[in-house]
Amino acid sequence: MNPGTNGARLPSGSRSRPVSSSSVPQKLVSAPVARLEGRVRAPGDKSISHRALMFGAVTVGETTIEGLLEGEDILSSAAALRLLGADVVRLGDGAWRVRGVGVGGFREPPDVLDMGNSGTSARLLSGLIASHAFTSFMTGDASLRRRPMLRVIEPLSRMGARFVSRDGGRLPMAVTGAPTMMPIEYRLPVASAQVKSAILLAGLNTPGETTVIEPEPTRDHTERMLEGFSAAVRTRALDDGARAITIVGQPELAGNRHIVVPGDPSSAAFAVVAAAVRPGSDVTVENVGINPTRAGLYETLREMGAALSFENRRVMGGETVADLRIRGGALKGIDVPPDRAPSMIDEYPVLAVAAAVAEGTTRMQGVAELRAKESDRLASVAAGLQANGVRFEIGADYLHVQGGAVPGGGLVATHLDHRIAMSFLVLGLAAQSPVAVDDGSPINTSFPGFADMMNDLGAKITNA
Ligand SMILES: O=C(O)C1=C[C@@H](OP(=O)(O)O)[C@@H](O)[C@H](O)C1
Ligand SMILES: C=C(OP(=O)(O)O)C(=O)O
Repeated sequence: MNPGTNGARLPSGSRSRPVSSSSVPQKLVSAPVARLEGRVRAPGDKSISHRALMFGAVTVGETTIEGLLEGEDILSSAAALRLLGADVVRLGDGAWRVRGVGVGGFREPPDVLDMGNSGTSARLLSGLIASHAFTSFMTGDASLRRRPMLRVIEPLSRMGARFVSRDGGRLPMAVTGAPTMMPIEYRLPVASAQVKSAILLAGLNTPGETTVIEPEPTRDHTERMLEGFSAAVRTRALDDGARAITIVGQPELAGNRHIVVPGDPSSAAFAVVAAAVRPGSDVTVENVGINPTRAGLYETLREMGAALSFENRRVMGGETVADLRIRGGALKGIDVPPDRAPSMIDEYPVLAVAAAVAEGTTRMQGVAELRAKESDRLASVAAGLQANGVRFEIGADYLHVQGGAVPGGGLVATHLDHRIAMSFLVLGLAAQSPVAVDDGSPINTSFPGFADMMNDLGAKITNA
């Protein structure tokens, strides 16, 4: 059986998808290889794909999308938007069409909104439905049901929506929207593009101006794409270095847009790190988004000594993309500045793999937010390093990894976390003995075809 395609489910027509918790665990193993070589294309950007579907759904008219990521997280958003009344149709490979209902036009969903494994779906959709005067019920898989929702419940409640959740603000929860929302000015207590986006999306259907202040810049795809739909969004720098993003509530978004989704830098990261840690490798990942709010890993790898170049830079649908060429060689450990975290928040697990192979110690600081992802990523990474003979030191908000020769040979628990699965499969190709992961099925949430792509480059990832 081919591990890259097994388990990837594509939607047909308007059927809603089965819950992802029914996925069958799939043990995978990655064997050491000498070098990687070739040109590949990263799958569509997950953040941009969610937004393309959601913003298309609140537009009057037709949005067409090219290069949409067809991972399970995006299918969760698509299924929820259908339940809310949007017409979301897959036309072909990565080509989708959304006929929207207009701002404020959702209907009461006839079933529970199952967000599967996807925090982005849960939080952004909470913002979108908060301004609709009906009650929705939202849940997710065992991983998502552990993740914090108070961070959106709190600001959206201030705007007028009501929530009933499990203890500590966990899913499942019921959301009752307010027919007329109140605009707020809200300073983000954690650097989170999901929270920022939830508030801005609620603000879209709120009279007046809603402002989010972010102390550190987070990914700005929401702002860019809303502007592409002619929404009135302003960003200004504040004296203390923070930035304020203001949206003006409005009755309609301009329709009939065509969105081209660039490749996902967070997915490209796996091939890039894999090549970086195998001397003699020469890999190009084409068509990768290099928006500066996403590119922190690439800056970090360069500081570690990686031979990485951005070729053929161009602008695609408001986002800069490039072909990333990486040649393998020696890496050295560095201190990763904490203020870089938002621009590489999903890349720390695979950075830890590069750090395990590099010479010296890599210190990742100010990364407590990793504990709120699909798994507690600091703990999951630490356990995976431990199982494979890599030395490290862990604290509440830091991880220091001691690099060198990696014994490997371990079995890593992925805890329903796609990035833990993919990162440790990358470690296997640079270790002395194969590395196994107990369950690779979550990879389908963000990167169906991961194993095929890696194997095309020379990796040896197989079913165990
Ligand atoms: O807005 C987005 O699309 C995302 C924001 C980040 O989450 P946070 O906002 O919780 O940091 C990131 O980890 C996630 O993969 C996608
Ligand atoms: C954290 C992630 O996604 P989400 O929050 O959407 O589940 C991720 O993809 O690493």
